[in-house]
Amino acid sequence: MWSSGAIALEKVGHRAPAESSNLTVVFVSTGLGREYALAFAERGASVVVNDLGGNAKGGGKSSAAADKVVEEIRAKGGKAVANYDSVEDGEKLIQSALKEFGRIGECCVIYNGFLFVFQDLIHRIHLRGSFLVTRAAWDHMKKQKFGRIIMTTSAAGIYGNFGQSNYSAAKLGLLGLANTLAIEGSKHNIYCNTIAPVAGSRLTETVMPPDLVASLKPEYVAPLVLWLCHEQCQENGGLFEVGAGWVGKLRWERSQGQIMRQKSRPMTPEAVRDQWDKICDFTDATKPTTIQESLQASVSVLSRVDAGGQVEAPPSAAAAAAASGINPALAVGQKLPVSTFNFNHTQCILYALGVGMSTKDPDHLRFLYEGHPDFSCLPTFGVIPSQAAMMDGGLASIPGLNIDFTQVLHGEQYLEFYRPLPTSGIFWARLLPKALILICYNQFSVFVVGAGRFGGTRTSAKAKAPLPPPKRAPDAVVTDCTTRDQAALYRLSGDWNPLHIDPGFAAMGGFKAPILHGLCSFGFAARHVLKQFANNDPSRFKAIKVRFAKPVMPGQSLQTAMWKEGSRIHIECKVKETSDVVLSGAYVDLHQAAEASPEPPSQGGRLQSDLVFTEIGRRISEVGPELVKKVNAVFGWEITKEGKTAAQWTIDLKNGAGSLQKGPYGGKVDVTFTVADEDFMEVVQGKLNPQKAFFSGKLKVRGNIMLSQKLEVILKDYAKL
Ligand SMILES: CCCCCCC[C@@H](O)CC(=O)SCCNC(=O)CCNC(=O)[C@H](O)C(C)(C)COP(=O)(O)OP(=O)(O)OC[C@H]1O[C@@H](n2cnc3c(N)ncnc32)[C@H](O)[C@@H]1OP(=O)(O)O
Repeated sequence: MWSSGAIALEKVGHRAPAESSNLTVVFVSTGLGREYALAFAERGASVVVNDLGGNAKGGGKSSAAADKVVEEIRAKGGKAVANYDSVEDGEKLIQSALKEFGRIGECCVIYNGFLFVFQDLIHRIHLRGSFLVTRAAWDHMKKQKFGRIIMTTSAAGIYGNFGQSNYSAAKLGLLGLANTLAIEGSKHNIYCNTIAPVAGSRLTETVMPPDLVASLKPEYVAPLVLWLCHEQCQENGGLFEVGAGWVGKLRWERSQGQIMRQKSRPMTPEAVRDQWDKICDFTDATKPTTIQESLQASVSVLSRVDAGGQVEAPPSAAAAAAASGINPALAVGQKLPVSTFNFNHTQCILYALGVGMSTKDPDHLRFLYEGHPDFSCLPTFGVIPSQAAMMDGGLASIPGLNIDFTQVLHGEQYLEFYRPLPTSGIFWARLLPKALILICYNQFSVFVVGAGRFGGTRTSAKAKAPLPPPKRAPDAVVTDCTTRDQAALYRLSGDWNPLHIDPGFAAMGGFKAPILHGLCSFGFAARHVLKQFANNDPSRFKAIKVRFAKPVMPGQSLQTAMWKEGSRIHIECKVKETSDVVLSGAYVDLHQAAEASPEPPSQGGRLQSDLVFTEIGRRISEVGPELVKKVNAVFGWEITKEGKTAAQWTIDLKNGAGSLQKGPYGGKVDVTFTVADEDFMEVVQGKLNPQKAFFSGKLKVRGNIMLSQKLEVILKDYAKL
């Protein structure tokens, strides 16, 4: 009779013996293997008891060990057969199971399937034997859509042990084999785990004192194996130490590490030596669990080094919080480091091209040509600085957040403006507090497909909800084509995620080809609304929300349906070729035309108050009379002693037009030129000829008259002058 110990596991799902058609192949020694064989047979499994009957040194061969266990099982009414083949003949082992218990597909594996437990056999064939037997069983498992594999490694393999080099190598090799089997098997419901047991057995009795061997009983290991083989157990790819009635799980840990290479400088051994403490510092260590997570660190280093930017390892959230004055306790609530984002008209134009703007459409020129009288930045460019903050070390630096980046999909996006975007400037981006939000506010939600199972609330009350469109025909529908290279172009705005360009990476994420950035389709839909309902006036844009419902492939056509409900424009965007809804629950909130531009942009753009020019004049007069003379000569200004320009400026804030009332040639002109600070100073100091500056593109002029008359100066960052 079986002991009542069997009941517990039956309760958690093992089938009762009469219903069971498990097939268990057990490589048996008199220790652990016997224990497994008895335990599984007790629960109705059909057991192949395999043992070459070798001794601890791998010598000898006898059928006695296997026969004894088979007898024991049969005496208690269980099903077992002995097998004496080497594991190198894995196929024979499977065949003996088939012969004894019938055709696997029909009688053995219909409900539960296979179970393999590898136990010590002969050291030199640990690895190969495990591989061969698994390979022989693999297709049967796949057919049955069920399989559980347990590899047995050893502390000697995990940690090393004096005098056991060959054994250690074979044993840790098993872990590598198990890790890959776990990945390959998972979609077929074949799970593979590894255990490192400490138990008294025929093999350990020669190296452990007898009383220790006696107390480390095999029955303290078998329950773990039974649970890992259970149909309800979802553990896959795990490594466990087990013994003396205790079970613990092991995992890899990786230090934050240190980047020692800079774009223009080679990496040297001296740099490695000097940073050794940082390399080995496990503060805020991460715990990568997949090869993608491992690779992601290198990919992010490459982009950071190539960008010529920061070469330190990303600061931990806590460190960054401390450095930025945020209470480190809040960092536990996943505050991101502060990040700065510098941009000018180049980024604005690149972004506009990335979201499908084209010179084919005359309306688009104001977003594509910095010399256009109404040159503006598309409002949805507002996502770029905060996305850069998230991508560039932001997400990766959150302690304890391990993400497989092949599985990251953008879920939703909300963007709200506090003032219109300038066409150049510096953004400081970080998560809340709200008081810091001066220009715009972004809310991202990201899906990590297949991560799940961490419980907790499914959403946050702070998340802006998607809103369904009204149930009536749309007021407008715009169809627009993305190009085959849309993602290749869009990524230049800063989302370097390989998912959008690298076929191999996309395949790891389960896609047939690289997919379009969610924020690219978002940009398409937003500008459809901008044109249709806001006359392409970016200052009318108040907020936008979208949910990314399905991926878009570059080259597909987007069809944006729009419903106007007061100042809210509901949007639904479909892929024309498939009719799949790709943006759902989306809407744009617009300012009424009259309430647009509540205040002018503080820097850049074309709205500059005459204060700016007075300030420039003051600074120039501070430098000295020589400079004043040169400026007056070059620009036709008359800088007074007080630093005021004699030219009279009027600025029409409402229409955004600056005009010179009285210039050296008199009369009213309406021109703009833009020049970077340093180039401006070169011009006024006579070092740079304005004509040359003009033709080299350093000085950009709007208008069509002589340079000396063009005197609305827009400085990139006049505060620095
Ligand atoms: C880090 C910086 C910024 C982040 C940028 C990220 C980096 C970028 O480079 C990555 C990208 O741009 S990826 C491209 C854009 N995104 C996509 O293509 C995703 C498209 N969406 C999908 O495939 C599915 O909706 C999918 C797979 C997301 C979900 O589909 P299903 O699993 O089938 O879900 P379903 O059964 O329909 O619903 C389950 C619950 O989830 C809610 N839900 C569905 N889609 C959602 C979405 N997009 N966002 C938020 N919630 C969503 C459903 O409402 C449902 O919830 P509940 O059960 O509570 O009702």
